[in-house]
Amino acid sequence: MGSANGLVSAQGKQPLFSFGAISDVQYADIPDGRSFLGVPRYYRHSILVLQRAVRKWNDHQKLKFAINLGDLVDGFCPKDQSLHAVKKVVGEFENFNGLIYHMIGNHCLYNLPRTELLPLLKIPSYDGRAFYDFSPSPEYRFVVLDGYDISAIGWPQDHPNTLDALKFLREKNPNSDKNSPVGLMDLERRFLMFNGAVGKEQMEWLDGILQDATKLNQKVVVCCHLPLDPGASSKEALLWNYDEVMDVIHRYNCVKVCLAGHDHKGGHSIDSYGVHHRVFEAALECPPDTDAFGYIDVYDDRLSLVGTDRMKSTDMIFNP
Ligand SMILES: Nc1ccn([C@@H]2O[C@H](COP(=O)(O)O)[C@@H](O)[C@H]2O)c(=O)n1
Ligand SMILES: O=P(O)(O)OC[C@H](O)CO
Repeated sequence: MGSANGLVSAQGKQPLFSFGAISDVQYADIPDGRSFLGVPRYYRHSILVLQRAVRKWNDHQKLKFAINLGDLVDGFCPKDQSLHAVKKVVGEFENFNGLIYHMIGNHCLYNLPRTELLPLLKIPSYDGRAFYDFSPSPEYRFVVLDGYDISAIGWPQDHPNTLDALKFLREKNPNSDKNSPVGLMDLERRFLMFNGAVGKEQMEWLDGILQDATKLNQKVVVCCHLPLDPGASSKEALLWNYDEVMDVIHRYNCVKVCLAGHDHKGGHSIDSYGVHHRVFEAALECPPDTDAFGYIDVYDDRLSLVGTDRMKSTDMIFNP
């Protein structure tokens, strides 16, 4: 486990670096509600969770950056308030004394098109795509995937990615409400409109990054709003082609941890190749005066998540 200030681990080693983490703030200036399954959602309180996270990250003083696993505003935000709400949440993140890396979630895309969203989130983009990588230290590479690359939400209606996604959903989900998993069996329950897929070009890009990281002897952390392992997530929350992405990842030995959001209850698994999957507990579902955020101490042999309150601390020790 990391120490209270993240400086020295139980093994007496200093982390290479540390970073803050939060997911699914899903802020909206609307009364509390519930998910489809009846789980309470606190749309106004979630921004207070974010404010407390930023305060704690700043107090820590040694965090190199912070990462937002997506869904910074909620789909129920009245559409005439979307821009204001996104700017308000981005503004709270920007009170952090360091770099923030955002990724997009389905709820962000319910509010704003990619053309407006990506510049606000400072996501480096070509052609509206929202995948990128960065290297906070020579030993590590972070890969941020765009899980809504092929998606029925967020692209213009006549965009080839929208058309591909709608065709895919017609083939995989016979329900008239494409967000309904009724009748879908087992892992097929992920074929829902609120999910998406990594497209061919992004897959090739990922392969190239992992080749390069292997050459440079870098360990890789893959981040995606949508979870990539059924052991860590509800079936309904998985990336449509999580299996294809994991096939690419498993061809290399450099990916040690995959981080995700979307499945609000959170989860942790270690897959059959020893890759850790940590899905973060949602800020949105924190009852008043409770929290869900954390920071991660990064070592050469592990990532140690030091969670606050509902975000469980997790030691992710790598396979040799
Ligand atoms: N088991 C489920 C989960 C969701 N839906 C549909 O998705 C919509 C969004 O779900 P939330 O959890 O964000 O409320 C919901 O309105 C349902 O249409 C579902 O059918 N079955
Ligand atoms: O964040 P939402 O509203 O898209 O909910 C996602 C579900 O929790 C996935 O099971």
